Amino acid sequence: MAIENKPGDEFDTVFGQSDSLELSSHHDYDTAQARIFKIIVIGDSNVGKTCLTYRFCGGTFLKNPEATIGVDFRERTLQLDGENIKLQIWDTAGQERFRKSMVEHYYRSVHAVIFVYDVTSLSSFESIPEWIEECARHCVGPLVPRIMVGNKCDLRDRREVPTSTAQCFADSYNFPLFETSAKEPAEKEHVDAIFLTLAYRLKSHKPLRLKQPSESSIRQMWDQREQESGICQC
Ligand SMILES: Nc1nc2c(ncn2[C@@H]2O[C@H](COP(=O)(O)OP(=O)(O)OP(=O)(O)O)[C@@H](O)[C@H]2O)c(=O)[nH]1
Repeated sequence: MAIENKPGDEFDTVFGQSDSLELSSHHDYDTAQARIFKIIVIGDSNVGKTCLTYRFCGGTFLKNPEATIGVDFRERTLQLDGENIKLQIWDTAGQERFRKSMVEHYYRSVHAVIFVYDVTSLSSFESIPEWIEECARHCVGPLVPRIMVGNKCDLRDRREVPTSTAQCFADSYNFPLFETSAKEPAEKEHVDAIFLTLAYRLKSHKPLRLKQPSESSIRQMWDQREQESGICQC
C-alpha cells in the first residue's frame, strides 16, 4: 500500500504538544480497529536504530543491544484525535551481511522511512545518500514521508556532525531533521515527538489502491531518483 502524499508537503512537528497527547502501549487500545502503518528505520550499523525504536515502543533505554540480524519488529498504538493508529516499526540491520536476504521485505508496502545517523560519526552521516539511493532503488521516493534523525546528542564532546550541516542536507531533500538521544531520559519526549510527527503525517493521508506501476510512472520514479541524487545522465 502506498500513501497519497505530495513531494514538498510540510510536516507539522508535534514538539511541545506531546504532553497533551494520549500515548500508551498497544494493549490499552482496541488494536483490531487501529489503522496500521509500517515505518522502517534505516542507517549505518551502530547509529542507535534499535535503541531509538526501543525508547519509543518500550519507554526505556535498551542497555547492551545486540547487532540487529535481518529485522526486529516493534509496535506501538497511539490514540490521535480519537483514532487508534498502530505504528509497526521495522528496525532494520545496519550491517550489510545481516541485511541481504531481507531488503526486499523492508521496503515492501512501506508507509514512512526514518533515516538515522550518529552525530558523533561523520561517516554515518555521509552514508545517508546511499540509504536514500537504496530506498529509491526499491521505489520508495518522495511520495513516501521520510525524516532524518541525528542520534546520540548526549555525547556533546564527541560531535562530528554540526546541526547546520545536517540541516542544510535535510533541506536539500525536504526532509524534516530531528536531533535527539535514545539514551538521555530527558529526550524521551523528543523521541516520542519524532514518531508522533510521522504518525500525524500518515494519519492525514488516505491510502492509495495498490496497482502495478506503469512504464511512465517507473520512468518518473527514475527521474525523481536522479534529481534526488544529483546524478546527471547527459
Ligand atoms: N551515548 C549514546 N549511545 C547510544 C545511543 N543510542 C544508542 N547508543 C549505543 O550505540 C550502540 C549501538 O546501538 P544500536 O541501537 O544497537 O544501533 P543500531 O543502529 O541498531 O545497530 P545495528 O543493529 O548494527 O544496525 C549501543 O552500544 C548503544 O548503547 C544514544 O542516544 N547515546
